[in-house]
Amino acid sequence: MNQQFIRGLEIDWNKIERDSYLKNIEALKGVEQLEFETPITFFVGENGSGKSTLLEAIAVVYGFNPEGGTKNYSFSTYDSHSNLCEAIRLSKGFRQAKHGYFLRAESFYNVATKEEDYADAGHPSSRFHAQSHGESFLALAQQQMQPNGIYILDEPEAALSPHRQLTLMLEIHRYAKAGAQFIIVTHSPILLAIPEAKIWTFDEGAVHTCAYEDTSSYQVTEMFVNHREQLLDRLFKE
Ligand SMILES: Nc1ncnc2c1ncn2[C@@H]1O[C@H](COP(=O)(O)OP(=O)(O)OP(=O)(O)O)[C@@H](O)[C@H]1O
Repeated sequence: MNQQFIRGLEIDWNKIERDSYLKNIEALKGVEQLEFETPITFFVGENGSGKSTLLEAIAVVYGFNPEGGTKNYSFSTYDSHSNLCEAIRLSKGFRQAKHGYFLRAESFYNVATKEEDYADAGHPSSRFHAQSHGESFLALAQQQMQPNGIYILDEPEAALSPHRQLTLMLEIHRYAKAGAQFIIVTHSPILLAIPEAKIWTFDEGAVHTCAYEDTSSYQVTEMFVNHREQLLDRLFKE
């Protein structure tokens, strides 16, 4: 039985205007429904294939601020989220998430600033701006994760060294085992390797599941690491 907080989604494309750019995103426009059966779901695919658009819409429909944070964050520094949230219906599970966080690499700076504004004597600031980008990003992820929470993460690897990606991978795996749910957009072959995760790729013009070894994140990295000299020879000759 599907025990996830967000068990799946449906998109009613009739609710999106005919000339919306959303209808031109090749992989996305074919999505009518998706099911999230496992505690960890990954969205992968080429730049511009629609992963963040779908992730953001899921987060907004679930009640998160489009720029990220917990459900209590309500600031807005720019209004750029798409109308996809108006067409998505989430199928929610019978369990209630005790905690949640929408983490986006691209607006982390704004969220870190807001975290200082929201701090008070009872909830002192973690002063993320006083740490390096990677240190603060991992610290935030570690502070926020709890068993029975839901975490929507957009490219959480962006600021992280390979070492810290391994740390994040272990944390995600640990909390997923303890009952948390993660939906993650990533290009990281390290994070993608988390056992038992389900991977949806936005490549080849349709959103479909794929094996770890079939992701381009894995294939390009594997080719580069194992055949670096031949690859560079070929690329620089072209
Ligand atoms: N406001 C907008 N107007 C027109 N097109 C847009 C707008 N916002 C996003 N797009 C387009 O929608 C497409 C999907 O963007 P999205 O950010 O979802 O891609 P992505 O798969 O997350 O890419 P990346 O891996 O680079 O983060 C892109 O081609 C982008 O240019």
